[in-house]
Amino acid sequence: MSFKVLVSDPLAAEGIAILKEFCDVDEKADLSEDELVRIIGEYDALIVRSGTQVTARIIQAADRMKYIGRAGVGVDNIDCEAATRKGIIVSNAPEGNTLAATEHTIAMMMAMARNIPQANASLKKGEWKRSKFMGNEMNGKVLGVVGFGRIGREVAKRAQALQMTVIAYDPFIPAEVGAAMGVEMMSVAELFTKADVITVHTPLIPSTTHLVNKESIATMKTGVRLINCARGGIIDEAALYDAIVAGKVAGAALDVYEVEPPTESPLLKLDSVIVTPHLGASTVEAQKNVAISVAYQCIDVLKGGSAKSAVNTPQVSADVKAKIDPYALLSEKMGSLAAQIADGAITEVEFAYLGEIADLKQNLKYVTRLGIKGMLEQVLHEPANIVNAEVIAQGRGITIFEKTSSEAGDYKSLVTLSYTTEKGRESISGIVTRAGPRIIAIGKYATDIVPSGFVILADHVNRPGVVGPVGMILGKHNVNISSMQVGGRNVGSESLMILAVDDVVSPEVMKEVASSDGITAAKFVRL
Ligand SMILES: NC(=O)c1ccc[n+]([C@@H]2O[C@H](COP(=O)([O-])OP(=O)(O)OC[C@H]3O[C@@H](n4cnc5c(N)ncnc54)[C@H](O)[C@@H]3O)[C@@H](O)[C@H]2O)c1
Ligand SMILES: O=C(O)[C@H](O)COP(=O)(O)O
Repeated sequence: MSFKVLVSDPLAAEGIAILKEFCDVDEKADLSEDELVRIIGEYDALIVRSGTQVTARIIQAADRMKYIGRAGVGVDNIDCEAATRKGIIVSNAPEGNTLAATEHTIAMMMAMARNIPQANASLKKGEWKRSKFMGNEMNGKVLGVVGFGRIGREVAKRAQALQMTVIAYDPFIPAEVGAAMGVEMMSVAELFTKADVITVHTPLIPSTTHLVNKESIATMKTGVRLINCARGGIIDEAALYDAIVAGKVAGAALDVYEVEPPTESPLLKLDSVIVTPHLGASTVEAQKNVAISVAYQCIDVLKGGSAKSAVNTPQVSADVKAKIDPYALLSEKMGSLAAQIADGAITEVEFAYLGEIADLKQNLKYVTRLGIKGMLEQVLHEPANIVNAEVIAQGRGITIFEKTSSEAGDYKSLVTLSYTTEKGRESISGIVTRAGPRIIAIGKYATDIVPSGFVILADHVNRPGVVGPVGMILGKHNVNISSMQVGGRNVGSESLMILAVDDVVSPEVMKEVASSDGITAAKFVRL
């Protein structure tokens, strides 16, 4: 069966061509939410730009969907939480349109400074009003950049080439990054008081919504100019309108709006406001870049892989992928084992990464997520995957902890998964050897289990005559034992028998094993 992809906003032909080599592609723009809800169930992937609102309703109906691709940066038109709950990977193309948006910002700044749109319209009307369109030079002016990410930094470089002094605010970027570029980083309050022109380049998130508002505009220089080529809503449009009418703000250059299209906005009626219809990313080059990027990511996901710019799965840096993959497998198997041997519902899980593995830091989130996935797969009907495992676990009241330490005792690296049920806390430990992952401890017992295939774990009293009858029972039922370990220290002590078997063992046979003399509990697990 071939995969079906819906492209619901205009996507560059280069991206469509790549998709068509691997899937059936339908290009259908301007669909309503109802239309999308009706047809979305047929598709394995959806590719959008900012035009399609991918709502929870649409996602809910997307039963085959594995991937939603955003051919651009902002994923605010996609209900990522709903996609995550449904296990759908969402990714974007974060770098493809950086320069397009940067150049648009500089173009808007210069156009605003020299009244180019207004002068253009006037001359085309047959007027010749040279004195009406007196402008300002940007040379020597102070540009305040709010949000010093990809676009903010590129804007800064170009403004410096125009001989502007650039200052910036970004709470997540160290001051040294700015200093290395000759940009002074400061608080947003200070930036607002110092800048002649302010340009915003943040995502629209709670901390940036109406970051530029009535109160902050009041602290700015009279005659300040504002630019928004990022997201509508970072600047409070009502406050901007009032401040322009009051003469506090000299002008604004807007590419994005609180409501798009902004046909009802009074800002469109003001001469000193210049506008474009969300064109920041609209260059041939940028559209080609983002289309190619999401097309390849889409194919990677449909082939069962991951998306390199996924926004709702933990990211693993390319340089550690080969190292981390065996630990991810180990974690998945340990999670699966924990769910199969736990007595009662698991309420808490802790993943402890000890020794060298602890150095992999944020990459470990991926290992943890797979551990949770392994655990949930044993108890859920709905599919758990790398995307939704954590939210499903949280929804089931499972608290997840991660711990790292450089100390791993006799091992270079050791992973311990501890889980809590109403009966108490138990743990499973594993390592990665040259031959692959091994489970080296279950609770108090030392083990050496290759985590794959079928295993019987039988708690028993370590005394003569216990192991043999278990072998007899399995033999009687045609179950072949491929390997066996018994972990117990002294005669008469509690011990764990680990039997790797070639086939699934039925519950009836397991009951027989469990009631065999000396066996106190027995579980069949699939790893
Ligand atoms: N107009 C367009 O067509 C167009 C095109 C591309 C991107 N964009 C938008 O431009 C914006 C920037 O894109 P980017 O690629 O540079 O993103 P980015 O993630 O590289 O940069 C965003 C920066 O904002 C910073 N930030 C987050 N919260 C902040 C806060 N409260 N105060 C100050 N800074 C904060 C982050 O630390 C980050 O450095 C996004 O909103 C994106 O959607 C618009
Ligand atoms: O976030 C983005 O990438 C921009 O807003 C561009 O949006 P577009 O792809 O719809 O032009």
